[in-house]
Amino acid sequence: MNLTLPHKFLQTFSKDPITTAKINNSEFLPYDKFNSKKSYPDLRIKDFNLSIQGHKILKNINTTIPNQSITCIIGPSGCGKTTLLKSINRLNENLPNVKIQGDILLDNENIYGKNVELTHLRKKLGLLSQRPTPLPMSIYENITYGCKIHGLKNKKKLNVVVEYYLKAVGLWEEIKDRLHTPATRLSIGQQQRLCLARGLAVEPEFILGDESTSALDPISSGTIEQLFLSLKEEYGIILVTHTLRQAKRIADYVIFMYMGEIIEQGKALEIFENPQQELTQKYISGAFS
Ligand SMILES: Nc1ncnc2c1ncn2[C@@H]1O[C@H](COP(=O)(O)OP(=O)(O)OP(=O)(O)O)[C@@H](O)[C@H]1O
Repeated sequence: MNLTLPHKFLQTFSKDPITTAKINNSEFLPYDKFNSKKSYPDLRIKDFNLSIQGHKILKNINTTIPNQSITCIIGPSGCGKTTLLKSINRLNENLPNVKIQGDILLDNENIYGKNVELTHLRKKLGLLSQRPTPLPMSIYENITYGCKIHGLKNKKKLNVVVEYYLKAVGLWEEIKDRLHTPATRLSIGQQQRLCLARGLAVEPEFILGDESTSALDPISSGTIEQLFLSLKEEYGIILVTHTLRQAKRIADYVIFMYMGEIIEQGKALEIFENPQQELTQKYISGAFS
């Protein structure tokens, strides 16, 4: 049975005839959703505040982050970039004396809603940390771990998923002969690409990157940047970055933060070339960092 591939992503990465044939064959389809139209929900943050021990860390954050684009969160050290990113993945709520107010909406559902299951939420919002965090298991198991949690058990389908996403991050040719060796034996750059593949394998809506290239050598960092540029066809990408040059290279949208507040946000070209706020102008011109 021939199926029309709904995702540009699939079309982009399924150039290999064997993979394409496998994916076009329903027996091998990793997920039912490969056979349905993918939606691209925006992420909306409304009146969001976070304080720790009475200390206001995020103040009245309001923004809409579009899907199918790269949004970079920039600002000086300590301004709340990482706290905001972690809030999107509900990673702050168990900190001692934390108080959170406001809504973060994905698919019109408040991710802080009472009935939201964290496993389900984190499937939609994949986090790529600063340093690669491979699980202490094989390369193959790193990719299949999340899929199994989300109910994919069929070995043939898992094989397709592993090959497919390792190809998507450009790792397949490098490591296809050692899929069952420990992931920790990969180079740091390879580990980061593996972690990206692991996140993609559960088909998130957004990829959240916290300085995801800062621990990498320039070549690996460039590879990850290129991947983000390809992946934005199919995912929303939100990146915290210290590197203005990186934001200029890849951002479609920019959020500039200072002392827990959003000072200015908008299209990257406009923010970089014609910032409206004095603080933004100073930060972008390098007057402070
Ligand atoms: N667990 C915590 N307990 C207390 N204060 C915290 C905690 N986590 C973050 N903060 C404080 O919140 C503020 C924002 O920190 P955050 O890490 O979000 O900033 P950032 O902009 O990502 O900084 P950097 O660029 O240096 O990584 C800082 O003043 C930090 O000290």
